[in-house]
Amino acid sequence: MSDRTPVRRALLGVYDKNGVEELARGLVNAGVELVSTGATAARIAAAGLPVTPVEQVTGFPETLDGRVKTLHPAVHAGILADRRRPEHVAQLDELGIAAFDLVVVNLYPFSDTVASGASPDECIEQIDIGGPAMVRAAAKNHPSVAVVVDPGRYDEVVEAVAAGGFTLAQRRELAAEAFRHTAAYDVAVASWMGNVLAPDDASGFPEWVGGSWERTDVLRYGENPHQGAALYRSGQSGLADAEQLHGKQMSYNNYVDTDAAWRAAHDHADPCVAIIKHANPCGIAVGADIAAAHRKAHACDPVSAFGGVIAANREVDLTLAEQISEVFTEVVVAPSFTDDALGVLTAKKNIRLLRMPEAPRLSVELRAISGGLLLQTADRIDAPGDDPTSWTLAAGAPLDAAGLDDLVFAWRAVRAVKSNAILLAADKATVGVGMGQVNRVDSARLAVARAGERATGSVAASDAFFPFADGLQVLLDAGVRAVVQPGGSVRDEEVIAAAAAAGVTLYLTGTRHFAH
Ligand SMILES: NC(=O)c1ncn([C@@H]2O[C@H](COP(=O)(O)O)[C@@H](O)[C@H]2O)c1NC=O
Repeated sequence: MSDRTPVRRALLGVYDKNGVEELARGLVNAGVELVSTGATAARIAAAGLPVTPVEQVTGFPETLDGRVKTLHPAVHAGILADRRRPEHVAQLDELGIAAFDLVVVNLYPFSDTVASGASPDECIEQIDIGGPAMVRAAAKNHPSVAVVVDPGRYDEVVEAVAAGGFTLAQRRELAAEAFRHTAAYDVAVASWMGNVLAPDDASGFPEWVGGSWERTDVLRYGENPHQGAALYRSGQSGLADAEQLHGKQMSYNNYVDTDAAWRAAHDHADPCVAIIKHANPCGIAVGADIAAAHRKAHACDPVSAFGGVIAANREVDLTLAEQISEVFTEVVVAPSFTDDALGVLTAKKNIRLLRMPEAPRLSVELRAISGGLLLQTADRIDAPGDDPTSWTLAAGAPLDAAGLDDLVFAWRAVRAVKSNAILLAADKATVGVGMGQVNRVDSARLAVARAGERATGSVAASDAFFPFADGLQVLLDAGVRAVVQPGGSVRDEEVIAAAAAAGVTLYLTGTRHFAH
């Protein structure tokens, strides 16, 4: 037996009026009686279609500048009567209220109004009250009523009505979508109230954080094959919105590494390439052009670059595409690709190509911990201590312009490395990276070992202060010519003395860039 419920009477009240005439025409052609709010009704009537204004149903004029239109028992009892219960049907009869079988509503554009920089009063006026009330009522009563909040579904609606109504499964799906819609709407309103209208204290962090993420993909697996995983997008522009131009589906680890690569490549203004494995760089470099940057980045650690993720902060051209095609690469993310570059790269079946025109602009970072969530302002590379003119020369002679450029590159690159991070660079390219060790001496040893002969004459950056002189001593013994580090250790004097004794330039930034 079919569980379709016929649609005889529909209530339409939409802010976004795109497609509403076509919807109304389809419904009228299927014999559906339409009831509608002010401007929606005017639009339908102007298309020459029969429509009953909601005022005629409520017996009450739209009032208070539209703040009260549909908030009336004749509307809400018509939506909320459970037609499976004879007593509900009888009560509607007694009251002379006709039931609705279909409710089509979309809400005032609150978030767009906030984003436009409108005044608090204008934003408040765009908090829809009657719309969510109808949507929630219809979604609750989905055994009897179908609710539609997405104009993209209008064709489906006309089809379902012509087929004899919506199935229970369809009404359940529409109800779930409707509650997601009002929940996300309320999160936006509550967040704005907490953050903008009534910030609770001087901490800058809201007392409550609500989230709204939409699933855009179910991934093959998570970090490991026995883990399930899916991708959700927040609605704010970022890597989750990148356009995949080619290749297999992105994996969980691909997303993590690509996010790290994308950020690392955008920490430099000149053409830059970052090659990432396990969220750590195996090479970052800037060059005269993007292909040159890649050659230098790849040369840092060609062994580790195998199977890496590559981010470029400029368009991928033919030369770069040819270079990349020689190395097994999981993902390439870039603002764009030339046609001939795409021709070369798409010849590789498995390489994933992502187009991401925008640079990262994260302002807050969230991290889940068991039972909670940590929020912090994003670590940017624009702190006062990131400006080399603010650095303190603590030991040795000031660097010449080229040497200082290298040291600034190393400082900007080291924040892409998981702590404890030591990074050696020459000619604005990493030559040795020591990452993720639980003491700074081992990170220094790793960076020096990876650099090999290239350590001599290179410059070094440390993401945080040297707690003892031992880590720095590893770099001095390897022949680095300059070091930049935050400073701030209780043993700074010991550390500075070691650099001075070796005749090596040491700058202090006063800013730290831990990455865990
Ligand atoms: N006040 C009410 O009773 C009310 N009922 C419906 N609305 C909204 O008014 C809009 C439709 O109105 P119109 O057809 O006049 O453009 C829809 O976005 C709907 O969600 C209302 N507006 C705000 O709360």
